[in-house]
Amino acid sequence: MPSTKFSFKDSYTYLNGFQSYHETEAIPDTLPIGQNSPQKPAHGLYAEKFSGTAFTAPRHENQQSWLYRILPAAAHRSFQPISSDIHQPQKIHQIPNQLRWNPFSFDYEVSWVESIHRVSEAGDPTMKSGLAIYVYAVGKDMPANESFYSADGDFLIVPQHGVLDIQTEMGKILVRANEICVIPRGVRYRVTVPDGPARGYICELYQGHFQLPELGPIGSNGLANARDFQAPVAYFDEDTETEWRVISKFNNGLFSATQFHTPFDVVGWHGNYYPYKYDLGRFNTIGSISYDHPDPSIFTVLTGPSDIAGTAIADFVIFPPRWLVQEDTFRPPWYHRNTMSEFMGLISGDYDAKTSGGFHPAGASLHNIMSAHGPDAGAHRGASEAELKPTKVGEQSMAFMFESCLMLGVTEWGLKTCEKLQKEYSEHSWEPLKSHFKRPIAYSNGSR
Ligand SMILES: O=C(O)Cc1cc(O)ccc1O
Ligand SMILES: [Fe+2]
Repeated sequence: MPSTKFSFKDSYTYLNGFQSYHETEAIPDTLPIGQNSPQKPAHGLYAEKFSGTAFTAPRHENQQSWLYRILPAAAHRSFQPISSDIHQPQKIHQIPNQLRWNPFSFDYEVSWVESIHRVSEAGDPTMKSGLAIYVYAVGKDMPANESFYSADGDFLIVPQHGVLDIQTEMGKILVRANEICVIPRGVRYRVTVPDGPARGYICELYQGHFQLPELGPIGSNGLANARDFQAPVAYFDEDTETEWRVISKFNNGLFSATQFHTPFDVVGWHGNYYPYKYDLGRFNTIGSISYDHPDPSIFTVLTGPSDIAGTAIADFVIFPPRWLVQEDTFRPPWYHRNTMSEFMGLISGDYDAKTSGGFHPAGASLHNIMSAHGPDAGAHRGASEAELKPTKVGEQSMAFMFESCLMLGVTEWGLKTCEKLQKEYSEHSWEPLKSHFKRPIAYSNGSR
């Protein structure tokens, strides 16, 4: 069971801060002083600019880093398309039904790249618009000399089981269940699974980058605090002989290029475009201490904004362990219909809106635009009759939601191939709800 409270350190070293400007060098005096591109960078390195936003993006949105490396990323042969059963265009189905999936299976046979199955999508990576949602189930380390990057978007990785040891160009990150990590567009990395099979979810943001949500009247601290986001320190290998493969995810297809040096040769870097991790156990959960159930936006960890203020392409929202104290209140989520789409997953434990079974760790649900949903009959019964004393919910559990303003389509894999879609989710959840309506006498049939 993952720890849902504060957390532990792992053996790697990190730099703390969200969107901070970091500097890190694995050998002293690697980074140039007072300039970015000297005629001869230190130690015989090459300088390389790595842009995560347009050069001309406004200063407060601009994201880039400078990498000082043994050989530039450009030193590779041409990319050739490679065929993949899963990384290819898929028919996308837009469905108004409430959908729910049984836990996705482990797969002991595949490494990272072939472990990533697209379940849901809206938009188009060629237009840098929208997002995709994947589940991964990985059983093996990536081959020794293989690296991967996505040109399509930023990967927000939400492990549900196991450990991912991720060597990136900018350093090493270890990420476990109940932690998340973001690998921005373009960062090359290699994933190994030191603790055996791993499984989880990914939201790929085709447009923009994840940000911390505004805090408004909450004030200057709370929810996910900036200092708890951790970027890797520079780490490099020296290898200018071995044959390496760089796999590119480009418009949801795969391409492979050969090069004769490691991609992990960055001796130092500085900037604000880098991969990072965050431990969900550090989330400062805020809620109602009087009455009523607040909107789940109060649990937003990261938001990937659209061009419309307050409206996300992807919000990443969690439902951590918390105290419920509201008086005269139906405490679970209300019944609702939403102009946003809600894709949910469960990392561990259970979820207070679903007590009749069916929403399990490693499973998922999708309530699309205006698809009506809410507590199932069991949860409704329990919550309407419960004594309203202070109660801790979600002890040892962690549910999450990717919430999007876009209509989320479901892939053939999600609908059929994975064989996890539940047949009677809606019938089981909401058909058993009974009417409790009692017509007041003054309004009895015939009198009005
Ligand atoms: O549908 C869900 O379970 C997610 C959700 C949770 C909540 O507390 C309020 C609204 C909402 O959509
Ligand atoms: Fe909802």
